[in-house]
Amino acid sequence: MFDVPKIAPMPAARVLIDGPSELVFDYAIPDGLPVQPGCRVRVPLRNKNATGTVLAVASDDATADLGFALRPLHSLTDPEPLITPKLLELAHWIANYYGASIESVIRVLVPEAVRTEDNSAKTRKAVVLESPPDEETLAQLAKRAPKQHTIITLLTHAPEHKLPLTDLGTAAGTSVKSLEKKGLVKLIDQEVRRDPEADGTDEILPTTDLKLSDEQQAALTAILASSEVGTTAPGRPPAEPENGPRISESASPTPAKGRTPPLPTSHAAGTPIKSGLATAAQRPILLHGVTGSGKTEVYLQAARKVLESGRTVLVLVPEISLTPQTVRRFRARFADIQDQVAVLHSNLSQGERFDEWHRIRKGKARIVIGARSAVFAPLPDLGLILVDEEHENSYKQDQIPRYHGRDVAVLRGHLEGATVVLGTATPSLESWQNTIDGKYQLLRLTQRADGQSLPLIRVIDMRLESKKQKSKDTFLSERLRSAITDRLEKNEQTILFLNRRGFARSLQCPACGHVCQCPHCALALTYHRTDDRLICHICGHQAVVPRKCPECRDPAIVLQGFGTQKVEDVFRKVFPAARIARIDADALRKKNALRDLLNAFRARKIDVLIGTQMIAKGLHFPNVTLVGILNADIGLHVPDFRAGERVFQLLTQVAGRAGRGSLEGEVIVQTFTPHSPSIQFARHHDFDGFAEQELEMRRQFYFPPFTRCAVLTSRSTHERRAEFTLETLHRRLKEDLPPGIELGEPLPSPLVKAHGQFRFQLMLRGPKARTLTKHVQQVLAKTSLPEDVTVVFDMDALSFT
Ligand SMILES: Nc1ncnc2c1ncn2[C@@H]1O[C@H](COP(=O)(O)OP(=O)(O)OP(=O)(O)O)[C@@H](O)[C@H]1O
Ligand SMILES: [Zn+2]
Repeated sequence: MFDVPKIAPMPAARVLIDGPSELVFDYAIPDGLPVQPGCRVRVPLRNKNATGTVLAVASDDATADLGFALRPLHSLTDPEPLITPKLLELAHWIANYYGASIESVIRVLVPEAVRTEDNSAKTRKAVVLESPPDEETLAQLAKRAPKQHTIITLLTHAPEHKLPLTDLGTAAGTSVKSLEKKGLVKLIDQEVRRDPEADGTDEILPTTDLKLSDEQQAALTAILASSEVGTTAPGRPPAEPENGPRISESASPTPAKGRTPPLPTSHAAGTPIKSGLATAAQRPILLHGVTGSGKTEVYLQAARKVLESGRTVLVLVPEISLTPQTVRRFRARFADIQDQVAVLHSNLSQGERFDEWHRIRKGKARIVIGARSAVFAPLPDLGLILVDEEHENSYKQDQIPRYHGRDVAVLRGHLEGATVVLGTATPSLESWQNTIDGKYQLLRLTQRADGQSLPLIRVIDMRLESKKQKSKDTFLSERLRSAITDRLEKNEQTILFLNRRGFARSLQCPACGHVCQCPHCALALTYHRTDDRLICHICGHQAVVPRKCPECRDPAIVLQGFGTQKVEDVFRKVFPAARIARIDADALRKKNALRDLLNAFRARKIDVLIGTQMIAKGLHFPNVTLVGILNADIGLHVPDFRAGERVFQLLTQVAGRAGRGSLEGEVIVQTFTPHSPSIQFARHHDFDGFAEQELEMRRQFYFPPFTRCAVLTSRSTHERRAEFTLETLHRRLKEDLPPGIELGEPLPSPLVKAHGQFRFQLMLRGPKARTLTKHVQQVLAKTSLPEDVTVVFDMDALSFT
């Protein structure tokens, strides 16, 4: 036995070092320094200094038997923890649940702008024109240093001949230096108030509370009753959402990597979460309100009440740029406290982000509106979290950490004692099943707020239409054509919706609508051009491509698909006098293009708006009386068990854009499969009916919400290596597979090659997310991957491409 040297015990901190390499080290805490989990610290690292975040703190006796002395950390960069204990606990939970490193989670939790010390300066570099150069110098610059010439030109036209350095582009630094040497410009530190909204948002007229309908009032009362509980009974038993995050196990910090020995840590947040039955008032709330039922009005009034009670409010929207109207309505309603409203969006500069973040943390901004990552906004005294359009896929982050914003919101609400309201006209089946199981409380708005009825939905059978028009790729039925003509005559507006989900193609017969499906999985088979085969992306079942339709023997069985551009061209020919505009990703490259287009549409300068998924969201145009859905089928036959759910959601949401004013709305749905349940239930505005039959299918085929589902993907520019890696992982996952887990076969992804990389994937299913994640993490930890292969694990995957 060795003699362990005696060392005076000292409290220690486990520190995650800033930077790309995820280093975690333990440091001793110097006497009296108030270091807590979540604090930012300066530490010695080899011969240098570094900054980092304290993940956990251990008491003196924890270091007593280490056998060596830890280096002490230097100092605190901030007197208070930047991350509250609750948020740190949330971070650990996310890391464990989604199988991500704690560093990757901290990175989204505390944005880079906040971690970088430079941004803390309330000044920023600005460039001023010192002496305007003479003609000759200018001409020389133009020839020899075009960049410098541009800068001079910009400054000449700028107010006070001054511009922030950042406005000159990222590479401007050296050019400015040369100009400074020549004595032409000067760099100064400029005091600035960075107001992210300062640039050109339209004027917003303040609004006041509307008188609520009985249903709205009942919903508001229930929400407020729930948040009341939050304020008076902090120690209440927690809710336990499932099929969202399961929060019965306490989050434990991930072990430190590298040379650090295990260190017993006091748990970040103190109290471990225990499971317990929730009472009605504490459960997350699902607000199911039909389109136009006035959910937003309920959010607004609930938010006001919670703010008045002294607590803060977080509003999550699927995507800021696609939900401009929701944001506008919040701004308008809270116009009196405009300086307490923070809108977080991806266009914020680093400096703006830094300012907003600290405004929020200090309690100056008390209502925060933002997309997914705003779920981490450091609001103190959080009272209410509103998740608008909770069914939207964009809440799932498609990069590490692959968290779901809605599920994290539910967990955060639980940790902070805040009421969580998930609002939607088309609940995700996960949330819906939670209301059936009594885990979420269900509130309903069944009527449109303006007293209008839901629009009439007509389904057009395109099989008959293509016979009538003797064309295989027709996408304008006679019915839709005459309806549009009618609207043009009456000076009413039309939205045409093109469903373009899924590049993966299914085989569909234009004569009978038959779609080739997997006999084992109830999913459309995907056509693989490379080997001319149909493949099931769940079980691997393969079939030859039929030369005739297996159903009706028609040889015309074809691959479907057409784009918005082509549709626009055709419509311009058919309706030469109409003012037509197109909204899709291509058309929106330019900054503010979406806003300008929507404004023009609102001002009735556009008759027909053609678009993709984008126009399905939250838009409200009173003069739109016709909505056409050109190809309701396409999303239906992608290799994804949620395909039917997505189509139902899309049809319902798109249809919801019609007839929102005093005029009645009509919806025309063109489809090759008019009898598919998604289309029929959407047509009858029957969410309950849809959910019932869809849940039955999910139960039968063992899909979420009755199981957890994860996808493991390997990618490489080298096809064989990607495939081989996944096969190896598959083999290892199969060895001592925990009971209850179903391991799918390794297969080429539906999107076989993307960004030059070949992709292979396998699906895992099981009753518990944690068990799944842990098993995969363990296998990954002991498998050394080839350098040119990337492996991605996606828990609760929403995308199977
Ligand atoms: N109590 C009310 N009295 C009168 N009008 C109302 C009331 N509540 C809402 N409205 C109006 O009804 C319209 C639809 O409401 P809102 O947009 O809030 O519905 P929503 O449920 O959020 O719709 P969607 O989910 O389709 O976006 C809006 O113009 C809103 O101003
Ligand atoms: Zn199958």
